[in-house]
Amino acid sequence: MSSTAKRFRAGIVGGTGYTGAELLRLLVNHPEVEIACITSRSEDGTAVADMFPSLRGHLDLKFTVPDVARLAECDVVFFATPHNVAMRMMPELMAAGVRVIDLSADFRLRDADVWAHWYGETHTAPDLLAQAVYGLPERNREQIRQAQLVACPGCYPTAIQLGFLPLLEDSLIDPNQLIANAASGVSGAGRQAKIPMLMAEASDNFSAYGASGHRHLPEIEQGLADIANDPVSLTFVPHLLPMIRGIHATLYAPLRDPTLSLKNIQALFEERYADEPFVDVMPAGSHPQTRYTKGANYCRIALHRPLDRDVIVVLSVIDNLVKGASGQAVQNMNIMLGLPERAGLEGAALLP
Ligand SMILES: NC(=O)C1=CN([C@@H]2O[C@H](COP(=O)(O)OP(=O)(O)OC[C@H]3O[C@@H](n4cnc5c(N)ncnc54)[C@H](OP(=O)(O)O)[C@@H]3O)[C@@H](O)[C@H]2O)C=CC1
Ligand SMILES: CC(=O)N[C@@H](CCC(=O)OP(=O)(O)O)C(=O)O
Repeated sequence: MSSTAKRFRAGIVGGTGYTGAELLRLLVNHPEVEIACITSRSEDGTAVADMFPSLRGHLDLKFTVPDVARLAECDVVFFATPHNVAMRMMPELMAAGVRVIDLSADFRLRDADVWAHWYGETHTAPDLLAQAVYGLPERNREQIRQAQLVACPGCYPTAIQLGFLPLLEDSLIDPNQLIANAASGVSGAGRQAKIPMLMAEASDNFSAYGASGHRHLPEIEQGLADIANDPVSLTFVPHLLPMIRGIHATLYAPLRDPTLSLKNIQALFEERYADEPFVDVMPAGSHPQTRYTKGANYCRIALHRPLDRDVIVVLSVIDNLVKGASGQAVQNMNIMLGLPERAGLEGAALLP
C-alpha cells in the first residue's frame, strides 16, 4: 500500500453496495484522491478488505456508521445510497462547504412534485434542488466545474441521453416520436436480496419490466428537453438481461430531413464527441457490445439507417456501474476538483 499523501480526501456513504464498491475499486487507483471515510450501518467496524478481498493490499480502512461531523472533514462526499438518504444528510455537509456527489435520484429532477410522484415520498430538501447540477459532463461540464452539489444521472438515462444528444442539439429528429428500448444487467438493481434477481429467476431468461412507466422516464425526458430546448416525448421500455454488468440501449427516431445521409449524421456525431474523453463513436453500421465497456468509463455508440428508411437507429452501450454510476461520479469529481478528467479512469474494458 502506498503511503504517499494525496491531495484530496473523499468520503463514501453506502460503501457496501455495488456502486459504493465500484467507487472503492476506482478510487484506490486515483492519483490525487484518498478514501478517508467509508460508511455502512450493517458493517460498522469491519475492515473493507475483509468484506471485499479483491481490495486486499489496496485499502486499509474500516467501515464506520454514517457520521456527518466525520464526513465534513472530507473535500468531497459521495452518496452511494438508496433514494431519500442523501437529501436528509447533505444539507449539513453543504453548509460545512463539502462538495457532494449524489449517485441516487434525490437531486436529478428539478421539480419536487414530480419527484414525489415517481418516488412515492415527499422531498425533504426542495430548496437545494435548484443548486444541484445534473452530472452529465458531455452536456454540463462548465456548470459541474462550479458546482457544490452534483446529481449523477441514472444508468439508463446516461446511455439514452448520450445516444440522442447530437441529434437533438441539431434538431435532426422529431422530439415527439422518440423510442428507447434498453436492457440492463442485474447489478443495476443493487446488492440486495430480491427474488427476481435470484440466479434461478434472472438467468436463462429475458423480460421487459416497467413498460407502463419507469421512474427514469421523467429524468430522461427532462434531460432530453434541456438538450432539445423543447419538450420531448419518449417511449421507454427497460428490460432485465441475464448478465451482471452492462446496459444496451437501442434508440429510434424519425429524421426530419430524409435526404440526410448516414454519412452526414456519422460526421456530426464524430465532431460532437471528438473532444469527449469517454464517448466513442464507432464506425457507422457497427454493433457495440456491452463487454466493450465492461469495467471502463466509456459509452460506445454506433449509428444505423436501416434500409435507408427515414429513421435513425442509435446503439449505445455502457457499464451501468461505471459510466452509468461510479465512473461518471469520479469523472464529475475530477471536474469539480480541477483534476484531469481521466484521472483514475484510464482503464480499458475487460476482455472477454
Ligand atoms: N446499481 C446501479 O447500476 C446504479 C445505481 N444507482 C443508484 O446509486 C445508489 C446506490 O445503488 P447501489 O449501490 O446499487 O445500492 P445498494 O443497495 O447495492 O447499496 C446501498 C448502500 O447504501 C447503504 N445504505 C442503505 N440505506 C442507508 C441509509 N438509510 N443511510 C446510510 N446508508 C444507507 C447500504 O449500506 P448499509 O445498509 O450497511 O448502511 C449500502 O452500502 C442508488 O440510489 C441507486 O439508485 C445509480 C446508477 C446505477
Ligand atoms: C436492473 C434494474 O433494476 N435497474 C434499476 C435502475 C438502476 C439505476 O440506475 O437507477 P437509479 O439510480 O435511478 O436507482 C431499475 O430499473 O430500477
